[in-house]
Amino acid sequence: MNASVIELNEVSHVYRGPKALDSVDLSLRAGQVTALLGPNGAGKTTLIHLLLGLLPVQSGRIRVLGQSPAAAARSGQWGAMLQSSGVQDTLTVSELLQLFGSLYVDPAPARGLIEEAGLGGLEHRRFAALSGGQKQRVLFALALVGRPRLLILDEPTTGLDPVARRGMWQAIERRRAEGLSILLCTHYLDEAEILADQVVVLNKGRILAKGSVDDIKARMPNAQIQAASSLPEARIAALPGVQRVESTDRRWNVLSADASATLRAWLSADPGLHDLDVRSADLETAFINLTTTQEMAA
Ligand SMILES: Nc1ncnc2c1ncn2[C@@H]1O[C@H](COP(=O)(O)OP(=O)(O)OP(=O)(O)O)[C@@H](O)[C@H]1O
Repeated sequence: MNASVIELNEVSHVYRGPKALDSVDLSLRAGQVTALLGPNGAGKTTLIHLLLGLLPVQSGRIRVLGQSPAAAARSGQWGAMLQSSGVQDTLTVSELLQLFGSLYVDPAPARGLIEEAGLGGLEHRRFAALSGGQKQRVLFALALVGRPRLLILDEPTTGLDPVARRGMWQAIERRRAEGLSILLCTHYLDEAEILADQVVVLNKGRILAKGSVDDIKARMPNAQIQAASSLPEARIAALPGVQRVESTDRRWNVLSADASATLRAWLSADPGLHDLDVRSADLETAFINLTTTQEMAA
């Protein structure tokens, strides 16, 4: 059950100039949702294209479902929803499902997929005449036609309205509950926080952090403290646990790895501290802190 469905060892990739991927080691466990997060240009698409055999492996080793990417692609055991679809857009939703289904020995029934992807009533609409969000849902259904063991989703909810987005999340959760392994590439941190068993943060071709959402948060500031204080920035930055200080309109915004220690020291240095607000840092805050800290160190 916990076997790896994807293994990368020391994988690097260069187009021109700096490495798009730099010594990436990664293991994705079966039956889990792994979220791949990273800012623009982090290397997420490059990594996905390597997994799917769309780019040649230049250095390092990649196994997808225990095989080379090319062999895994031939076996038809994964389904992928990519950002650029390349589907024949003069065909209707039903025709596309039929066409993709014809590539597999035992395709999933189109009716169930239409229902799962919320495409009821659109079966006879040409792909070109669908809205952006409806197209996304068709691509999701097409990725599932071959009853894949591994599903790769590249920004699946981009362009979806909030209701459709929640529908997609539910579909992903149902599929995971059935044992499907899912690699979810997303810019939406709330999506990773809700869906992912494992989170991998990529930046400038390198893995910055990996672990459960809780692991990532535990390594990151545990609290965001806002308060009005007469202390100068340098004094606040030097308080115990403080990782980052920003000034907002009237208050300081502080990320801390140890909120109690920060607050005790801050109050004793400035008994006049007021307008206090302490909240736990969410994944988005942790992520911004991680990626910008690395940029500052670079
Ligand atoms: N075909 C290409 N030729 C040259 N450089 C490329 C090519 N594709 C990607 N790159 C570069 O490789 C790096 C990683 O790009 P990649 O598309 O993998 O990032 P990404 O994380 O998917 O970004 P985004 O979130 O914007 O889609 C970037 O610096 C990008 O400019």
